[in-house]
Amino acid sequence: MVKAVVAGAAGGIGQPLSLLLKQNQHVTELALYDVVNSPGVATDLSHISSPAKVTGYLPKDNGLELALKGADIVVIPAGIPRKPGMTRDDLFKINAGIVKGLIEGIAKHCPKAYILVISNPVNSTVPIAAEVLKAAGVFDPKKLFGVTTLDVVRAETFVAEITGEKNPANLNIPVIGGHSGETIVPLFSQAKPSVSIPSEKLDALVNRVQFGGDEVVKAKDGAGSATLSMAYAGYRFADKVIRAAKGEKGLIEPSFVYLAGVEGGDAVAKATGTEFFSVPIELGPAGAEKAIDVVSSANEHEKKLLQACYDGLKGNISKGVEFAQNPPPAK
Ligand SMILES: NC(=O)c1ccc[n+]([C@@H]2O[C@H](COP(=O)([O-])OP(=O)(O)OC[C@H]3O[C@@H](n4cnc5c(N)ncnc54)[C@H](O)[C@@H]3O)[C@@H](O)[C@H]2O)c1
Ligand SMILES: O=C(O)C[C@H](O)C(=O)O
Repeated sequence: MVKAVVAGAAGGIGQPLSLLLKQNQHVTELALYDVVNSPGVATDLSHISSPAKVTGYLPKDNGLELALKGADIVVIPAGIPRKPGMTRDDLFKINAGIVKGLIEGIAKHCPKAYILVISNPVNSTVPIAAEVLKAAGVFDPKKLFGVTTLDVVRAETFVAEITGEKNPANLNIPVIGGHSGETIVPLFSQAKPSVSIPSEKLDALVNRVQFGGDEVVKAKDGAGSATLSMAYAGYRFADKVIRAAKGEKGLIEPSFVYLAGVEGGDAVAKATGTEFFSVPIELGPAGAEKAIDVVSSANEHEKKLLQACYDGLKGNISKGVEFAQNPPPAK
């Protein structure tokens, strides 16, 4: 029995992500929450002949509480997306408050659920979530994940275009750090199976992984950012969390976590000097069972990229913590 909740379920990511969760054979209940249109999306999905019972909720009539009660996993793609010319940090003003409100609901109604934060800027929204959970006395760092899987998916795809690998998903490439621009650091030297990137193509490849989001924002020309590839990536991560909860072993995926609360995280925090960081995480029934230190074995080129990552990331993290600890007065 698994109850999954999507918060922001009527959106560009929320709808295809909910569709993917609806076809997951482990999911027995799927609750869709949004400030608009979620009952319609739920009714539509409810006609699909898979096990999950689908329900849709709006904020009225205690909708958030009803959606969250009894949840095992909550995936959050709620919030506004970028338009051309915007950075992810430009979304902070609106999305920080949205994520804070949803996490307050989770702290109250399903504090033991795995929480997967997709809403940008992930580098700040995850620290906000941690602070809200801490203030409510229910923070379990093993269960809070910033979803950075899209960066991994992009790295697999873009590397395969260069190496000729027929199925990009066969590649395993750690992409670590945060989820914006230079805070995204692909470690091609640690790809499995190993990959050979011609040196004249390396800088452009790194840049494409770091700024892949901009490629989509530009192509969508004002109509938003990545939604379908994000739904795929968010589902890939959620499915692994669910399978690990069911006892499947050997499931590893990078995710942005609070290092001090995860086994192995202290070594990573010592190397990075940051409280939160995305590294490959071994998943298990408790959630993030182990953080794998791939930072120490980065090569010289990757170490330079990591330096730029740390600088950007620290500012993003403290911005989130500050917002959660001293929220601006409600208008
Ligand atoms: N982590 C990543 O890799 C990644 C990738 C792509 C997009 N994103 C982010 O995901 C977010 C959503 O993107 P999108 O394209 O789906 O946007 P969208 O505008 O299409 O959908 C967002 C949905 O959130 C809903 N919403 C707003 N406030 C809410 C609240 N308080 N409670 C519940 N729902 C609420 C909206 O009604 C809307 O349906 C953006 O912040 C975007 O930047 C993250
Ligand atoms: O680029 C964005 O704003 C959305 C997302 O973070 C992405 O990487 O595609």
